[in-house]
Amino acid sequence: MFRLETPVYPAEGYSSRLWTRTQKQQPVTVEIRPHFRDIQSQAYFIVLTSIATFVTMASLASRITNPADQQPSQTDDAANTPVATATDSLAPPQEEGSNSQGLVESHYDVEVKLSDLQNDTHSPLYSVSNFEDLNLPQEIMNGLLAMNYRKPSKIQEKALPLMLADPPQNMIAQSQSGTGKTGAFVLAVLSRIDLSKPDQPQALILAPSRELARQIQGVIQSIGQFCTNLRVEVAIPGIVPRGQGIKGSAIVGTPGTVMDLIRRRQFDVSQLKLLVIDEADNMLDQQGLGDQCVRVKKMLPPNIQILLFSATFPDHVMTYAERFAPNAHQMKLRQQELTVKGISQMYMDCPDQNQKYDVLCKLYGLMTIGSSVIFVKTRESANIIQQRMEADGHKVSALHGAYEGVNRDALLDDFRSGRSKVLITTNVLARGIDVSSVSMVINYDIPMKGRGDSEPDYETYLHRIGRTGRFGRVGVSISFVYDKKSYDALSQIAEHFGIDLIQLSPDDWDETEQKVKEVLKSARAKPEYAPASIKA
Ligand SMILES: Nc1ncnc2c1ncn2[C@@H]1O[C@H](COP(=O)(O)OP(=O)(O)OP(=O)(O)O)[C@@H](O)[C@H]1O
Repeated sequence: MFRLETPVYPAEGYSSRLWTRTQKQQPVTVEIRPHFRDIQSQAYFIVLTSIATFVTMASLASRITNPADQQPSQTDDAANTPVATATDSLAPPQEEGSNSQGLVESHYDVEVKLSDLQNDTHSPLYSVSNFEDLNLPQEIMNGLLAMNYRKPSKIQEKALPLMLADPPQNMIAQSQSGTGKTGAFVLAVLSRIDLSKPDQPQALILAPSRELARQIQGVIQSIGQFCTNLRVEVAIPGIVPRGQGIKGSAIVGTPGTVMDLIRRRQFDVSQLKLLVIDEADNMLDQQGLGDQCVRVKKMLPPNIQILLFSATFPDHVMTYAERFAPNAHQMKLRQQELTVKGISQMYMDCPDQNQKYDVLCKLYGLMTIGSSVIFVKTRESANIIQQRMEADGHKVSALHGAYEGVNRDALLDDFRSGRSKVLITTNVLARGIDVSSVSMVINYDIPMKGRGDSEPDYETYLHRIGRTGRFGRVGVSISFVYDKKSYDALSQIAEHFGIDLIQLSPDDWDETEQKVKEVLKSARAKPEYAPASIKA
C-alpha cells in the first residue's frame, strides 16, 4: 500500500482520488490504490500491422514521473510573432557535449551507470542486443562508438529492424521521453540515404520547432560524422534565402517553412524516400500543425516511407496517425507506462498566486545544482518573471516564440553550454529539447488546454517534465499549485498517469531542500526510487 502526503486546499468542497481535501495546512495521508501499480507492471507492446504481437517489456514498480505539451495553430513554430500575451507551443535543441558517456554529469553529484540500466529488464533502456546485431554500415557504427552509444535502447532495438526491412513499411513508434527515439530514426535515415548524392534530398524530418529541427540536424551530423559526403540542412524560418534551393541528403525542417520551400520549388522532393515526423502526435493534431503536415505529405512521392515518433499518442491522434501512415508497424506504450522513473515528481502548495514568485526565488539555489527549465503559460509572464528575478539578483534567461530566430538559437546554445543555467520558457521548449544537465523542471503554471484552459494538458505535462531525467539520469519536477483549479488539474494529471506526487511545503525549506537533494544526489535512476517519506 502506498501513501501520499497531500497538501490541502483553502477552497472547499472538492476531492480527488489521489488527494483529499482536508483542513487548510493540515496534511492528510491518503492511501493510493495498488491498482495503478499493477497496471504499470504490464506494458509496452508492439503491434505489428496484421498480427498484434504483444511484448511485455516493463514492470514499472513505482511511479515517479512526468508529461507534456500542446500546440497552437497554423504558424511554423510560433516564432516571430511578438505578441506579449501569446502562449507558445513546443520545441528543443541540440546539446553540446552531452549524452551517452556513462552519463556522468559534470555539474553536480549525479552518476548513472548506463550499463546497469540497460541490463534492467524493466527499463525502457533495456535491450537484448548490441548495435552490432543491427547490421548497420561500419561508418555508422563508428559514429555510435564516437558518441559512446554502447547498446541500443529498447525503442532503438525494436524499431530499427522494422524500419529498415524491405520493402519499406511505415512505422508509428512511441517511447518515453529521453529514451533515444531521435537516435532510432536517425539511424534509419542514415541507413537509407545514398551518400553518393549529397545534394539530393532523400530524407525529410519534420519537427515542431526550430530548436528541435536544429537539434535533430546535430544528432544526424554526430552519428553520421564518419559518413563521407553527408550533408544535412535545416529548413527553418530565415535560413534558406529566397530563390535558392535547399541541398542536402537529409533535410530537417518545420512544416510551414518546408511547405513554402516546396511550393516555391526551392526544395526538390522527387527523390525523397523517407518522411519522419518527430513529436508526431502534436504535429498531426488538427489543433496544431496537422494541416501543414498533411499538405506537405500531399506534395511528396506517394510511396514514401513514413515514420512517426513521439512519447505520447493520445487516442484521438492515434486514429488519425494510422490514416496518415497506413499499414504501419506500431510500438505503443500503455498509459501507465508513460512516465520516466528517474524523474521524481513533486508539487508545491503555494499559499496564493502572488507567492508563487517568492517560492520560485527560494528554489533558485536548488535550481542551479544542475540546470533548470521553468515553464510558464505566456510569453508575457516569462518576460516579467525574468525581469523580476534579475532585479532580485538571480541569473536567469527567457526564451519564447516572440524572439527572433537567431536570438532563440543563441539563448539555447548558452543554456546547452551551461553559460546560463536557469531558463524560463513557454511550451515552445516543452518537447524534445535534450540538455542532459537539466536536473529540475518547474511547472510554474500547470499546463492547460481547451477553451478557457478548461482541462489539464496531460501530454504537455509529460513532455515538459521529460526535459530532465534523460536517458537514465535523475531529475526533479516541481509543479506549483495555488488554487482549486490548479490543484484539481494536477490531481487529474496524477491520476491520468498513475503518478505518486511528492508534496513540498513552502513553510519548511529544510525539508524541501532535503527531498530535492536526496533525488539529485542519488547514485542513479533506480526503478524503485522514491523518497522514504512516501514509501509503503
Ligand atoms: N543507445 C544510446 N546510448 C547512450 N545514449 C543514448 C543512446 N540513445 C540516445 N542516447 C542519448 O540519450 C539522450 C536522449 O535521447 P533522445 O533525445 O533521442 O530521446 P527522445 O526519446 O527522442 O526524447 P524526447 O521524447 O524528449 O524527444 C540523448 O542525449 C542521446 O544522445
